[in-house]
Amino acid sequence: MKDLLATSIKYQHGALYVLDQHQLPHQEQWLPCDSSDAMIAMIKKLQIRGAPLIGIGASLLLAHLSEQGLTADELHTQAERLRAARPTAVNLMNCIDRMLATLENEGPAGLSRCAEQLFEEDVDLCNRMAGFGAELISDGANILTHCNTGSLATAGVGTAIGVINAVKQQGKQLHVWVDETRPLLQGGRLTTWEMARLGISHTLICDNMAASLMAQGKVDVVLVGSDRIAANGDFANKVGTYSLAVIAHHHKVPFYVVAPYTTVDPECPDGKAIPIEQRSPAEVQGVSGSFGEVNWAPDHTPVYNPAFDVTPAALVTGWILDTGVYSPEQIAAGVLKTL
Ligand SMILES: CSC[C@H]1O[C@H](OP(=O)(O)O)[C@H](O)[C@@H]1O
Repeated sequence: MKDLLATSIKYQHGALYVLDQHQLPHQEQWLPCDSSDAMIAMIKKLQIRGAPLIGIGASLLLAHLSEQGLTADELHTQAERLRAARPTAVNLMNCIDRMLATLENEGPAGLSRCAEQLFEEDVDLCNRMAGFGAELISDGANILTHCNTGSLATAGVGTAIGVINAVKQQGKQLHVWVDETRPLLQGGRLTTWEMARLGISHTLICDNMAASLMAQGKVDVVLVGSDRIAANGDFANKVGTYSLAVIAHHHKVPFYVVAPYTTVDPECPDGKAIPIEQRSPAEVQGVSGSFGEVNWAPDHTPVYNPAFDVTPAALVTGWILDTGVYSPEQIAAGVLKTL
């Protein structure tokens, strides 16, 4: 497989490396990844994260194993294990299914090219979403975003953050309100890191501050990513997205979801059918990262920790995909089944 270099993953001189996002922003540490066990552990610990990126990471690892000489049966077994690493982001299943189809049709020798295509396709998809989305954003816009959806979640510039970067590239003035995104602080740790690298004006807020910002008229538009979009336009995204959508609807703030077609699941009829990952209580009882670990809740405090929630299509102003921007009417007419 040829060298493939991105912000948060790289395949170089025949070896795969993952930028450890658990250590960001204070430490930039590349981790070698040469086995399914290692990739699965990294995905579960969100050392590699983001719907598109986990699909690409798993595919690159599988291609690497094919170049290590695993048999078709051995590769099939590892593919199924990788496919089950996290349940919500459908990009993981879509990517692995494309790799499995290639394995079936071309044997192990076809996997490297398929993984390269998935990587390069995602870079292109990000650019397309960015172009369509930036056209919607006016000069001087105050944008609010949730979680992290940039080059730490994709092989390219990102989904919602890709749009934000394109707005800046077009020379428009903008400011970004960054939800810290409890419990794992993807916004506070990762989006702030990306905004600084991109030179984009931003302000970090706690998630519970978004409502009063909108009440003050300080948010012009909300842009979020997604982990799975159902056929009716309902979508799963980082927990806290649904409450943002409700608040935006109440305050008549436009609310857009930005995602590539690899995040669309036409076999999933609606949001109720999207599997939601439940995560460890420790993530809510305290916090951990490159700064160490602290627990503020009493030991054994019961916790509810869904990694995602579902936003109904009725609360969405538009779906910014790599093929264009879709209205609620187009979504209701079933366009997602035709992509
Ligand atoms: C473009 S990434 C989409 C999605 O992935 C993130 O989840 P996680 O950090 O748990 O991997 C978040 O929901 C992003 O919006």
